[in-house]
Amino acid sequence: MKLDRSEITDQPTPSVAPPSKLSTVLPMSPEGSNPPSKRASHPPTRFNRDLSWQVATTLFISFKYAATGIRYTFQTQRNFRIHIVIGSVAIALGIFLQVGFVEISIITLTIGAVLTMELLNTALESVVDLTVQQSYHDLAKIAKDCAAGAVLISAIVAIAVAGCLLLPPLFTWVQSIL
Ligand SMILES: Nc1ncnc2c1ncn2[C@@H]1O[C@H](COP(=O)(O)OP(=O)(O)OP(=O)(O)O)[C@@H](O)[C@H]1O
Repeated sequence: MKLDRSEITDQPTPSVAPPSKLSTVLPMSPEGSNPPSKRASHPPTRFNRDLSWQVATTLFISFKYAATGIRYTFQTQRNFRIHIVIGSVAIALGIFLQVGFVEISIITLTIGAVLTMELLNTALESVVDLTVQQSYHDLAKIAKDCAAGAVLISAIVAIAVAGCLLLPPLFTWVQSIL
């Protein structure tokens, strides 16, 4: 399920950056917003933020936008919620089994990597959809498939690491209560 952007933020849905802003960075063709040449040189780095519709002015506002992105991913991505549940269970199991701080840290790192990949996957999906909308494109497929593959690999690694660190003490504990 995809949420409309206006449902998760109090900001109005932006349309496009004002032409005057874009024109300071990209050379415009007289007819519209397309650069006159595909080989137009890239804008100087110091102008790059001018392309943004809005820039966070304070650290607190940056955190607020980051939280909005995490909330959006949580609300729209079932896999993200599954990863959080499984990750929480793994950390709780590690604490219960008293596997040690290093082991808990490693498990937490791998779970963090999976959640980070899921956030990046969601960001990339949004950019692809923004670019090609509902039309098919081979490059859109490659981008989405590769991002999904990155999530899958990180999840497999996290499961393998958690298995290596948690299963031996879990077997020991089960044997101790039998
Ligand atoms: N515009 C497109 N052009 C070509 N293929 C697309 C396009 N949009 C989606 N696809 C294909 O459909 C698949 C599913 O697309 P979707 O946007 O649901 O990504 P997803 O990674 O499966 O999503 P989620 O992470 O929400 O499960 C993509 O992996 C890709 O192969």
